[in-house]
Amino acid sequence: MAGPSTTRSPSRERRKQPTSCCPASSEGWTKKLRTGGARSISGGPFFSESPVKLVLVAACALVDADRRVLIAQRPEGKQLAGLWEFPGGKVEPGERPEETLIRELHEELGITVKEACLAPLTFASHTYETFQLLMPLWICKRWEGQVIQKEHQALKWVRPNKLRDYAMPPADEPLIPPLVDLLGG
Ligand SMILES: Nc1nc2c([nH]c(=O)n2[C@@H]2O[C@H](COP(=O)(O)OP(=O)(O)OP(=O)(O)O)[C@@H](O)[C@H]2O)c(=O)[nH]1
Repeated sequence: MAGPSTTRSPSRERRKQPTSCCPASSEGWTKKLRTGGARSISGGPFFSESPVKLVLVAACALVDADRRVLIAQRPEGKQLAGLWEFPGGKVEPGERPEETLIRELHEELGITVKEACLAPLTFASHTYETFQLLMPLWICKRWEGQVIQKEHQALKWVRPNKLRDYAMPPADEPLIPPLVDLLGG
């Protein structure tokens, strides 16, 4: 009878390989998932050791006829106040992210957006002190109504290659190159 094999199965070997070509910023997240580390989505169980809250935020780059992108300055009294962000907000229980975005764009800017006019572009995944942010970013070039400032301190239309002139939350930095690629400088 053959004894227990001392050679590892190929699939086990494969699991042990470090993921190559991972950008540094995603390595911590990948490693936690590989080692069964900690995550909880909206309070629900996922991998259960020392849960880190995962916050899902839907955000949008509205693009005007001059290929400028709308950024909005976070209100006083809120976390990261004064920084410039893409309009959007947290996905509420029972909402699809696209529904969140349509609701937030109406609440924050007074515009009406059809879901068919939202095109997914990229996403941000960033570890803040108290939560992990996961933020898909959509592009929108068509909407109804005039953009008005309802909840933010200020609004600005900015060329994508000028976005770095504005202080944005750290999560937003990786969103800039895809916007420059898509819209030009
Ligand atoms: N909308 C938006 N939120 C962003 C961006 N970047 C980024 O880190 N965030 C973070 O994602 C969260 C957005 O949720 P929110 O707009 O509903 O948050 P808030 O602070 O107004 O919370 P509240 O509505 O519970 O008072 C915040 O923690 C915010 O700092 C961004 O570009 N747009």
